[in-house]
Parts: sequence; structure tokens; C-alpha cells
Amino acid sequence: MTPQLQNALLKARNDLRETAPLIHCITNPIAINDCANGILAVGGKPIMAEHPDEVEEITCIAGALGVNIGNITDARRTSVLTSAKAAKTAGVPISFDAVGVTCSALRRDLTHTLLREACPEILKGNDAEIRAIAGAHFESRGIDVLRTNTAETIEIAKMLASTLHCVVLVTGKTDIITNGETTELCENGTPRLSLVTGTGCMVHALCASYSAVTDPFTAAVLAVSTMGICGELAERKSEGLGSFRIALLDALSLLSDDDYTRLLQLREV
Ligand SMILES: Nc1ncnc2c1ncn2[C@@H]1O[C@H](COP(=O)(O)OP(=O)(O)OP(=O)(O)O)[C@@H](O)[C@H]1O
Ligand SMILES: Cc1ncsc1CCO
Repeated sequence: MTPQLQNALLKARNDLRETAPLIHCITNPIAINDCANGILAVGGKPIMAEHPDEVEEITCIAGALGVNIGNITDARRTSVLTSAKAAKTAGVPISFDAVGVTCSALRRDLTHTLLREACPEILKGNDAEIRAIAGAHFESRGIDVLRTNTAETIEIAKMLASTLHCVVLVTGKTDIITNGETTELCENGTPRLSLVTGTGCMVHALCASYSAVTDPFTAAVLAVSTMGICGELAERKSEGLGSFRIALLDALSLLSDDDYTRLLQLREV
């Protein structure tokens, strides 16, 4: 990590708390509450709105837009595209979480329409989701990854980022963040994060939050490293998955710059 990136990460943490921008999220009902609380914990102001007749208005007054296709409905499918197009016109940065794009033609079609018509600044998925979007071989079951090959996925993510001119974030044991030229790997986290539903969706909500105050690359690095570090801190303070989930929100709201810097495990490749 360069000193410039380290400074940008700390500045973005502070700027989000200072400016508290409105973050418009269209997400799934499984994770909606955790996403809203996650945004609040790091300093943003969430608004979860998805009615097709109001989303354009809301996107246009937001500092960033987060769209997630984890539990798609007719209304959300319409709203995702309406909001993303409005965001492009208004210059509002978009983060897109391609949850389950591996699972159905509906999600694949929606994803490719979105990438074509209103390409996000940050494209996020797990290993299988990013591979599926790139047209590469993937192994998954439902929304879960069955097998990864990090070295290969890095190359796929770089190619996708270069083609789409966006930042690609691949989550997993090792998180990959790339804009096609610069690539960082984040080793923070704990397997427990994958045992609680919606932690990937929360990473996405943090991407949207930080993209309101910094460039998409810094925002994606900060979002995923924050979740990883807070997962590590929460694991030390909890017993089962219920107390882990609560401890995770505590850690997100209490994380200091010193602890963030001390625990950060980032390396450029
Ligand atoms: N085995 C692991 N070890 C360490 N951290 C992990 C591991 N698996 C996932 N994580 C972390 O958990 C968070 C969520 O990533 P994950 O890949 O599970 O997202 P996801 O598949 O989109 O999740 P969901 O669909 O449940 O929201 C990330 O911060 C990631 O770094
Ligand atoms: C369990 C589940 N199913 C669709 S979305 C989701 C939340 C994690 O992405």
C-alpha cells in the first residue's frame, strides 16, 4: 500500500463521519436492516427506497447509490435500472452488488443491461459472481462459492475492470480490489463473516457510503477492509453467531483510526 492510499483511506473515514452524506440503497429484505445500520455505524445516512415511482427523485439528492439484486422483484428490477440511469445523469456514484448472478437468467440479463446502460463505479461480487459476469468458468451453489482460484480470479477481475472502466471488488477469504491497473489484496476477515447472512451486502453498503466521499478504488478498499477488521474484532468478543452479529455492529461503530491502521492487511500485487 502506498502512503497516498493510506492517507486517502484515513481521510475518507473522517470525511464520511464529518459530512454524513445520504446513501440511497436498493437492496434485499434479508440484509436491509443490517445495511442501514452498517451505513449509520460508519457515519453515512441511509435511505432504503425502492418504489419505481420515487427512486429517481431520491437518487438525485443522494451522495451515492447502492444497488443489490439479492432478492429481485418486478419493482426492484425496474427501480434498479431507473435509479442507475438517474445516477449516471446526476453524477452520483453507483455501487452494484451482483448477488446471485450465477443463479438465474433474470439476474444475468439485468446485470448485463445495467453494465451496458449505466455502468457502476464499483462492481462487487464473490468469486463465482465476478467470474460469471466475465463469462469465465465458476463453481457455485445458490449464492455461495464452491471453489476459488485466487490467482486466476485476479486476472479475470483485472480484465473486467479494464473492459468496463470501473473498480471490481471480489470478496472472499482474500478480497481483490482492482481498477485494471492497480490491484490490492486484503487478507482481513474471518470465516465467521460468511456464516452470517448479509455481510457481503453490508460490504456493498459501505462501498456506496465511502464512494460518496472518495474515489471508487479507495472506497472499495476501505469498505472491504473495514468489514474484515471488524469481523476479526467481533470474533474476539462473541460466542455464537447471534452475538457475533451484534459485536460486528459494535466494532463498525467503534473502530478507531489507530486500530484500523494497525490491523489492516493490504498488499499490492
Ligand atoms: N473465509 C473467509 N475468511 C475471511 N474473511 C472472509 C471469508 N469469507 C468471507 N469473508 C469476508 O466476509 C465478507 C463478506 O464476503 P462474502 O464473500 O462472504 O460475501 P457474499 O458472498 O456477498 O455474502 P452475502 O451474500 O452473505 O452477503 C467480506 O468482508 C469478506 O472479506
Ligand atoms: C440469503 C440470501 N438470499 C438471497 S440474498 C441473501 C442475502 C445474502 O446475500
